[in-house]
Amino acid sequence: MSSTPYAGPPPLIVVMGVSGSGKSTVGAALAQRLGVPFADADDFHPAANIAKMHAGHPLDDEDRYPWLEAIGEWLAEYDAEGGSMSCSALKRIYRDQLRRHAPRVSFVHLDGTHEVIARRQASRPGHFMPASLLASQFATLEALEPDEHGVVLDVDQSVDAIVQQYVDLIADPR
Ligand SMILES: Nc1ncnc2c1ncn2[C@@H]1O[C@H](COP(=O)(O)OP(=O)(O)OP(=O)(O)O)[C@@H](O)[C@H]1O
Ligand SMILES: O=C(O)[C@H](O)[C@@H](O)[C@H](O)[C@H](O)CO
Repeated sequence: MSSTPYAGPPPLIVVMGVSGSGKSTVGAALAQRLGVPFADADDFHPAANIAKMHAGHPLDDEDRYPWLEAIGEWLAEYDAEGGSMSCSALKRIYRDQLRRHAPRVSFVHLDGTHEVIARRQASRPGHFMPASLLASQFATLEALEPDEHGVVLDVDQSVDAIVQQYVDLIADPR
């Protein structure tokens, strides 16, 4: 199992989805399996964004714009080397913004029901994101469109199974 599980250039992925869908957990696990660097978009938020969410207010497009620019710059920096970034990327325009920096980026949407994700959020007390914002995350979410490069994976399975499903998909893209 020492060889890389892909042919061609190292994958450059954004693991996307609503808060609590497992982006940080799966993004890091995928980075390890693919042998590429990992970064968490939560670490790119200006302090004002964190404070706003912590106070129970959803971010708007204006709040997200500079944050997405910073994430796009990271993707551009790791374009050749490959990388795994966990970032909500909820709207098509946000993904378009990231693609302007790194056109080959591929999205891995961690998809799940409100029920499953709310349960997971409830079991990680102390996170800055209040569970009350989950409804707004779902309301903002726009699914990947057919012309967008990416895959959708069901979160209601183990992290290992999600990683394996992704590796199988890139080995045998349909
Ligand atoms: N496939 C899984 N099975 C069981 N638990 C999981 C799975 N994926 C993630 N978790 C757990 O669910 C919780 C949320 O995961 P995580 O923090 O990775 O989500 P996130 O999408 O990065 O959230 P946020 O965007 O709010 O930071 C964590 O407690 C994590 O350990
Ligand atoms: O676009 C957004 O609203 C943000 O990315 C949020 O989703 C949080 O940063 C993150 O997911 C932490 O819970």
